[in-house]
Amino acid sequence: MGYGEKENTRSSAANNTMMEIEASKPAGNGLVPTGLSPLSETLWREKTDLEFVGDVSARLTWKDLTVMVTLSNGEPQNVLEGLTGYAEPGTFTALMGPSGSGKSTLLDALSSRLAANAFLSGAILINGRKRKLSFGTAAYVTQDDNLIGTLTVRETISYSARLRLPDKMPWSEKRALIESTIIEMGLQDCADTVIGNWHLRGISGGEKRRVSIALEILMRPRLLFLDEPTSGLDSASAFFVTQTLRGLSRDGRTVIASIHQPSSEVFELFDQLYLLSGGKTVYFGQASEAYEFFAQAGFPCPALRNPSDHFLRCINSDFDKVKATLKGSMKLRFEASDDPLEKMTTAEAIRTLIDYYRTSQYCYTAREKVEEISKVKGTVLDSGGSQASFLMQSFTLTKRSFVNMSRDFGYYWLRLVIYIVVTICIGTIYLNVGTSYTSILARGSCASFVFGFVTFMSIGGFPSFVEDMKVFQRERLNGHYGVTSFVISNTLSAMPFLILITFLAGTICYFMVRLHPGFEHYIFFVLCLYASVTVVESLMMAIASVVPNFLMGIIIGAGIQGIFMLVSGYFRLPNDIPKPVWRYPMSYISFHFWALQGQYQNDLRGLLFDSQTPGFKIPGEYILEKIFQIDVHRSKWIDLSVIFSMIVVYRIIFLIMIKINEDVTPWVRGYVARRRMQQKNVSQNKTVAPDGLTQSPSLRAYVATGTSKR
Ligand SMILES: Nc1ncnc2c1ncn2[C@@H]1O[C@H](COP(=O)(O)OP(=O)(O)OP(=O)(O)O)[C@@H](O)[C@H]1O
Repeated sequence: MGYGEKENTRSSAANNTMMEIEASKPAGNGLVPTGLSPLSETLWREKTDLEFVGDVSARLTWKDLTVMVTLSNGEPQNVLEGLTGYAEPGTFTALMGPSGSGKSTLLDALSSRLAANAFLSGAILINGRKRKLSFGTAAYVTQDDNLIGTLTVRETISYSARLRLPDKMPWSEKRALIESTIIEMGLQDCADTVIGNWHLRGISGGEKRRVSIALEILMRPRLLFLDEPTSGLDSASAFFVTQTLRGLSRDGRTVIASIHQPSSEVFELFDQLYLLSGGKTVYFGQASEAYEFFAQAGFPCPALRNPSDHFLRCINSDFDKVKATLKGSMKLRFEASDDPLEKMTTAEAIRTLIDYYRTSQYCYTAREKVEEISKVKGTVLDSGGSQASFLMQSFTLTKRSFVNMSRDFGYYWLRLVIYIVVTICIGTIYLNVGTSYTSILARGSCASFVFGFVTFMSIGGFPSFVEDMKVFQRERLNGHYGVTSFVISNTLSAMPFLILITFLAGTICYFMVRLHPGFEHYIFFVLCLYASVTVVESLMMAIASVVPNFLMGIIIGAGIQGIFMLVSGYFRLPNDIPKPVWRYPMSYISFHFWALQGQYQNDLRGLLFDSQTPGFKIPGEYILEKIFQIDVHRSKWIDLSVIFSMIVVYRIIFLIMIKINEDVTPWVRGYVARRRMQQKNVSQNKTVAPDGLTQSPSLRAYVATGTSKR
């Protein structure tokens, strides 16, 4: 399998874009990590499959870019309209605009992450070429900092380095790269502090942002997208982050970030400014010239006002609503002011600015520059995702997950305590259950409680697992590793904890209740408990892949287990369970059913119980067959192996669900959305192309006659 064909992420979005990745040759510009030995540098270049003969910089252009989304009622809506711009290596481009103006959508479009219901038209070129962008080629820092709370900053970056850097690169060199990244992001002071989670005080919000950025710049991506990297930071942290991004761009990278309400110091750090309002370009050009542009358009920035505040004030139509609300009380002030914005609505100001920009020298220059850059063609770049082997990825993920589980009190330790407490309670209630006539029912209910409720408690790990899934999704989208490595690592890392919990709890219960004596019976009981708890974990994992919300996940998981318990053969005897649906197939799908079948045999077979007739003993086999309606011809070990195979099945379901979510669902949703839009447009006598965009009238006949041809 070639480097580019690795199990790299392809998100929903990739299906909708026409993007191509590409790089031109020539001149090293900081994309190869600095400080590597000649061997490592050669390895790096070999593994990345790039021709580092020279320039590997990314020149990004977008021309007449339009993004249309279909809303839930089937209505199409333009989110971006005819945007044209470019981003060059060595520059830092800031996207600014009011909330909802389309900044994130533009970043998503450029990085091939558009939602499935979004359709893109126009041309996005990297180094003059079109091709589908696979994740990992460009790094994307999202708004949320999904990090593992129990790891320190240094550990977080180290694990990420091991997950992605080539196996053959010596550790000393990986460490040098990690340390240089820590220094680059100014994280030295908090390098050994934990990130922090709900019960662990960790680094600040600004530091978390910097860690998220550090993780993406570790591989020295040629293109770096950031969605609001400074949101929620104080002015000093925002300045630091922006300064760092500017520094990164100076290494030859192309950096594009959306920024909300920057301070004047931060604004001065931008090279290029892309101002958006309602999905349209208000201004694109050098940030330093925006002041002049607004003045020329008739909206000069008043003295003593922060220019970026002024620009956003001019293009935020929400001010119209604010003005309308305040109209009565603020009337005098509005009338007395010389500010043009007080004499017209913001909607009018936006229209004026957009029209002015379209006919201005700025727009003309931008279009000329886009044409010029687009003409320079380079070689096609492969994905820049992980360069580590599958084994290295699986090993590193297992280790990282194990460390996290061992440090997070809420993951397994809390459950261990609860399990011990609950099993001591069970042991006390069924203490030395014996072989009296009433113990028959007691043994049955004890097994039912252990395999019903005690395994049910495993659901408590779901919130921690949802957090893991968030980290997984972020890393997966950036091409850090594949789904299979994640599933293997999660299974292996959880194993020691589950063994510890179930063996401790099982041992307490077994010896206090004094279930069937004998080592084989003891081992079966704890193995059955282990298998059942692991099935619940695997089931919850499969649920998390479909329902990422932890409250919904817990409710669904609890509901499924409740149904499983009902058909386990305890609450209704197996032969009495209604045959269609509940007996076949539900009881056979329920792991509780197999656990009880196995444990009843394990506990009762070979024992003699008192009867109500003095001197007459009831053999365990009779009870199994006649009272509990157990199939005594099937070995209890077969029951156990069915539970173990359920673990494998649920893990495979998890893997398939993720693959479906990534590959099939977006395609289906996109297809359905396109169909709905086509139907809507046909009914309105308009024609829509397969990419969802209205085409020229000459094509109307095609759709009207039912053909899908463009
Ligand atoms: N997939 C989608 N489906 C429906 N509407 C969408 C979709 N993507 C974006 N939009 C809409 O497009 C508009 C622009 O959204 P976007 O998130 O790009 O804005 P933004 O400028 O990044 O906002 P903010 O600064 O608040 O994050 C919003 O009104 C949003 O609701």
